[in-house]
Amino acid sequence: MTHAPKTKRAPLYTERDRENLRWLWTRYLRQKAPWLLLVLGMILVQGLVYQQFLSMTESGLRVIFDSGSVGDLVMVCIVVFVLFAVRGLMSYLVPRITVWVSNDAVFQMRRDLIAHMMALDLAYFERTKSGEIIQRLVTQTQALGVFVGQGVANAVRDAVTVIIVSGYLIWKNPILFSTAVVVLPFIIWIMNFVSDRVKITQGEAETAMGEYMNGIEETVHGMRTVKIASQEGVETHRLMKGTSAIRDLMNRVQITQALVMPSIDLSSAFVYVLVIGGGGYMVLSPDFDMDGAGIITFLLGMVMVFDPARLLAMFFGSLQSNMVLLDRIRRLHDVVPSITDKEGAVAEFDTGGDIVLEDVHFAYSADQPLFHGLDMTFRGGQVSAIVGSTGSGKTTILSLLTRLYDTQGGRITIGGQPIDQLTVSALRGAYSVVAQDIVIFNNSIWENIRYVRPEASDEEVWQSAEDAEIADLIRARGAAPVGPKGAQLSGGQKQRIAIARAFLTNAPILLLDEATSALDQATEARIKSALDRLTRGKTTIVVAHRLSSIADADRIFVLESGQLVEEGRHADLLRQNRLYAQLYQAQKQGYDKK
Ligand SMILES: Nc1ncnc2c1ncn2[C@@H]1O[C@H](COP(=O)(O)OP(=O)(O)OP(=O)(O)O)[C@@H](O)[C@H]1O
Repeated sequence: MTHAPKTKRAPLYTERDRENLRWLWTRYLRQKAPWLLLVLGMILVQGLVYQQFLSMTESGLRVIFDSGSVGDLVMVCIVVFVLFAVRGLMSYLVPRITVWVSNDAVFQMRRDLIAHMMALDLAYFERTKSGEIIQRLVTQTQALGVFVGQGVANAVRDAVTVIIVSGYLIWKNPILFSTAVVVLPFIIWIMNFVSDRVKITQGEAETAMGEYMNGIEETVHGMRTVKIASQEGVETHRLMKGTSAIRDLMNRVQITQALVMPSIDLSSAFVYVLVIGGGGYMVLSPDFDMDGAGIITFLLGMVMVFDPARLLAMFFGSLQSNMVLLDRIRRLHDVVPSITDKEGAVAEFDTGGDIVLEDVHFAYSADQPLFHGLDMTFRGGQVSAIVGSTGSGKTTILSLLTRLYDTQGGRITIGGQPIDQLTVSALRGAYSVVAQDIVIFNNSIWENIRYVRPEASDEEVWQSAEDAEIADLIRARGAAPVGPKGAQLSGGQKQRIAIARAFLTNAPILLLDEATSALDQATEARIKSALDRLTRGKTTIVVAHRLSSIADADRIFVLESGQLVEEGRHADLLRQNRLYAQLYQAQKQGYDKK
């Protein structure tokens, strides 16, 4: 069980909380202000009904005690009934409106978060756990919506009841009422104590929940590895640890919140005793203008105040939890994407021009620089290959070309135009990419291919499938979905879907990152001739480990730890007898032995 350090304190209502509330109001609620005003009006009516009820009760009691007129008594009963019927109607209409307002706010909040998430840099997703993102988009927005729609509306109703009924009681008997106020400092102290604790623990609970969700995602996604490595026990333990941490934290939140009720019950008992004792004395004493009907009504009023006051106190406890949720949601909103269209970015450029890296600097993290002054030129319309040992930076070059990351120094140009002065969509639209990590959706193979160009005709999709040698599989499987993340397909089949997508996109620049690594040699040879057709007249950059597959490239670049160590044609590089020649010989021997 994790305990918050004793010194840690979360200040109540920080500047940030105020800003968050302002943000929530201006973005999602202000447009519904007329409806909220209507709700407020109805809540005021509800409060006034209570006040009128007290007043009518006092009159009714006097009728019984004093005049004894049955007719008057019936009249009082009818008015009381009508009053509560009005309150009942309001109790139906208020949640109808507030639930509609809050569900709409949740919808808009999710819509904004989804749009914002799409604009974020790839780097954000590589450092943020997916569980955290899911939590913000699913549970936190929902909980916040319920809080706004029901919690706040009920709290306003309770506050109005407390104010109106207390006002009435003060007007009736200020001395007696002031006895009730004696307990107020104690209640405020308890609420502060509880809110403070809840805020800290709720923050920890949300983090633990995010980690737990992430753990589930990782385990489910990696079930193949889990089973083969017989790690079910380890994974079970990991998830159980996550869920027991949540249990402990939620226990702490709820145990702390549970302090509220008994404290208020005790305070109310104290107040009732004071009111009965003090009020009774006032009735008995000739010095005060107080009768039996007055004291009974006063007690009734106190009962009517205490229940909403108690709920109001509970509300302040949950307010702190919801401040934490609001802050988490807002923080996702505050992440600023860096890879966006610059002002004046253009969409037109010479897609067939040379692609040039000039003095490029780049590091994924400050302590591990990868490129420091890399210069390369990929000739337009030619096939270039990048080779080098694993981790030398080959894939990173493709990521920089497509602006999945931005360079931290130097520049990259296509046809003389710096890529950061192009619109991101125009730049990315110029590439067909077959990447290492192929994303397959749980849909038919056909739909998976069409994903990259939904407007493509059926003939075009079939042609791409034929070119990538996957048409037979489409015919065999029909419209059957391929399982989550393409779980029902082999590595080679997934790769052929990716290649078919590249055929279908048919963009002017082709980036192939280990595009045929998962294929057997016969299939690779068949696809190679189709790929050759595809690359004709296009600028093609191939990343390959299997050097035999790029031997006929127009230019080969050899990378070593982020540095360009050799470049030239296959035959020239072999003649130079340096790193490339060594790698090639090593691979050749490996194949010859097989
Ligand atoms: N998203 C990332 N965040 C942090 N570091 C990364 C990230 N992607 C790659 N790296 C690191 O950057 C270096 C270059 O990686 P890159 O994927 O470009 O190599 P590669 O030459 O394509 O390797 P391989 O042949 O194994 O695919 C490696 O040291 C890798 O660990």
